Amino acid sequence: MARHKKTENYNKHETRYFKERNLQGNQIKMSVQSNESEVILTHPDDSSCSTTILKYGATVISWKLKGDEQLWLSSGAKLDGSKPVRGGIPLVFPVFGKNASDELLSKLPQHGLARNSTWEFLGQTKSNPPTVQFALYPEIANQEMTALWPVDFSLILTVELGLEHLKTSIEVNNPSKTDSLKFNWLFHSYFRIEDVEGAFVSNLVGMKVYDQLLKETYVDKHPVITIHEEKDLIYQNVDDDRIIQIVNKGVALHTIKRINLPDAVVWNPWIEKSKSMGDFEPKSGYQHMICVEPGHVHDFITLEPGQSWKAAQLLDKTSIAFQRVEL
Ligand SMILES: O=P(O)(O)OC[C@H]1O[C@@H](O)[C@H](O)[C@@H](O)[C@@H]1O
Repeated sequence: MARHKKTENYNKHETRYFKERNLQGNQIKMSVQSNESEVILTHPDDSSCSTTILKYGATVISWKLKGDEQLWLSSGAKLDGSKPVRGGIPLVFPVFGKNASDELLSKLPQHGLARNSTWEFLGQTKSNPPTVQFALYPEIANQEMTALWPVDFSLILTVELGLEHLKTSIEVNNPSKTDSLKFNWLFHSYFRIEDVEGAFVSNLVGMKVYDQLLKETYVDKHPVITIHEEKDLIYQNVDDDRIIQIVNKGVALHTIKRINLPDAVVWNPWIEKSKSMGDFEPKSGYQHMICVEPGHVHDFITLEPGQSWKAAQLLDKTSIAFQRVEL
């Protein structure tokens, strides 16, 4: 039995169209299409703005603004539910990376179970900007993994497509009457860029960072982060008002805003790591992508029975912004 009320009746064997009406009541362009495996949102005021969400992992696999793809998706990504998607915006829950210390979380694979589970499509909640919701809870999550982590939880993901933004919001609820819920959350966003070596990530200067490759924590004093080798950096407790940007040739290509997400991972696998990932294609793809991943990963969030937690990632087109820093 679904725990979440669907906002529209939805027959999973049919493609269903949700139509917009203009002021005269005439039916106009459809903004949400759903089929068995994916949901596609198209902006009613500009059909060149769209996003596609795979029900497997509730993974955003495409986001187009004025027809330009914003996200990087491996050409070798599996979209058939056989493994998490390499690219787009996979969702990381309840654990970031591979946990070694927690009795239950350590049994889960790297990055948890949300990206390995097929989510329930709840329907459309707003017509403009088109907004949809997905849910995940133990009864429908990947059963091999819930057997390893027998914990009650309920997740609602909201995806909103603006004319100039994509907002992904998460609500985590602890429905248990007796047990607490301990978790990490992360939006593992893969951004598309023309040439990673010509780009930089801004506005993280002065932040404490854990370098996963060096296994060291330090304060990053670099004014910007450039990528000329493998990088795997976890910035911790980044000030709420820091707007992280991916800048290329003097233009802010991507702006990443975090709501209740204190951490940000910056990752590029570079040459050798890309070769070791079977689903990372083409192998030269590391030159055209960078992951900037807002999350809560440097420690765990704990929800007591009945409590909930909300956070969001907002991707938009803010012009270049260098923020003043007191070091
Ligand atoms: O190969 P996965 O499980 O999708 O992980 C990709 C990368 O995800 C990043 O978030 C981690 O910081 C990296 O350490 C990891 O390699």
